[in-house]
Amino acid sequence: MISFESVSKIYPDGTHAVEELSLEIATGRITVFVGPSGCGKTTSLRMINRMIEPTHGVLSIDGRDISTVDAPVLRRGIGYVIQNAGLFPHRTVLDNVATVPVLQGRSRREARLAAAELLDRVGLDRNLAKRYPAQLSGGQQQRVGVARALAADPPVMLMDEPFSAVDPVVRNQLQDELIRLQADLGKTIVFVTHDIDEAVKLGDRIAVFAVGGRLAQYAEPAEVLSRPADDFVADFVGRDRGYRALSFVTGDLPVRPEQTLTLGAPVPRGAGSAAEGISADHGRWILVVDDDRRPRGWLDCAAVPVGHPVGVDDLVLGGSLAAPDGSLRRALDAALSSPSGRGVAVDADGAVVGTITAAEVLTAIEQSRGPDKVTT
Ligand SMILES: Nc1ncnc2c1ncn2[C@@H]1O[C@H](COP(=O)(O)OP(=O)(O)OP(=O)(O)O)[C@@H](O)[C@H]1O
Repeated sequence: MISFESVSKIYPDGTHAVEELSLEIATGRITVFVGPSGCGKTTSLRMINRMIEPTHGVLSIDGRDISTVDAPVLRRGIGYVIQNAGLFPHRTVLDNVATVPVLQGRSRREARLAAAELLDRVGLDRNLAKRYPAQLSGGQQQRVGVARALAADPPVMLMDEPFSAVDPVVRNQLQDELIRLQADLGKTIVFVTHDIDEAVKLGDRIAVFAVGGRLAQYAEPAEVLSRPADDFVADFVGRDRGYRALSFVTGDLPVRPEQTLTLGAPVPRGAGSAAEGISADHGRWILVVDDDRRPRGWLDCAAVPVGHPVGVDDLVLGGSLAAPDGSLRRALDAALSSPSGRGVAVDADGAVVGTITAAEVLTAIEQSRGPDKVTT
């Protein structure tokens, strides 16, 4: 556990960057520091590895006051990842990752072997190992940055806006991979971002900082969204927090059985759905599945003749064809982004269970609100 006890940082010019910060960071979890620019997130993060010394207060790791530990010794157990990766420009990808283990006394050969494995782990093609950082995309550089921080196998990882400089699609992938890595490795990760969506997605707990280095709220993401501690947090979290909070609300989705057509089969006469609550426009779409009943796409029956063998090129992919994780936000999104107006629910093997319309998800949302309802 990392513990801040009444920690303050006043810079020599008098700036109060962090004010009396007290918080405990759980081992093996992802804790996110989030807040607007200049509110002391980076300063707080860097006090954990003593890149910045506190003015007052005590910071300890597993009960040991870190001011009593030599900074280089302390840093051996703490990986550090920053925006734009901060890679050594004149070293290859592989040597960037192998640097710290070599400094720690491992042979170059051994360190390079371990580095190659780490590249796999962070989803980087080994063919890139001999390139230099400038020959990589921003997302690839960030992956190298993460691999490099993991190379010394530190129990703690500090990550300062590591994904801010990449485009939203790559950013999403990097976030997913971090969650996957964390599930595998169980590191204690402290992650700084100014993006509340990123904080909510990654954090087991999130600390919302206000200007002046004040900790405004420290709680699980669902609680920050549903019960902001004060007006500052409510404002920072934003207007559509009610919708975002749906990510954490799961409910029994009343899915309806859906008629399906197997890929390659001829389109039958009268295909489509005439079920209650489905408009004629939506009813002309039929769900096409593969031999294992996994959804492949939607077929517009009005666009193909009866008897036509359905092929992949005939299909329209809706955002609905993702495995639902049970969150009502995913279900609503699936229904809204499907050409048929129906989101597809699948089982653990990815086979179709049934479908649900946006109106039905809204009913499920209403039912799930109960006394703990999300205020907007
Ligand atoms: N070396 C320094 N000397 C004086 N003031 C500093 C120094 N470093 C940071 N500050 C100030 O301390 C405050 C907190 O900065 P910090 O970088 O910790 O914030 P942050 O929340 O990480 O911001 P950002 O999201 O913009 O990186 C800011 O007002 C900043 O200007």
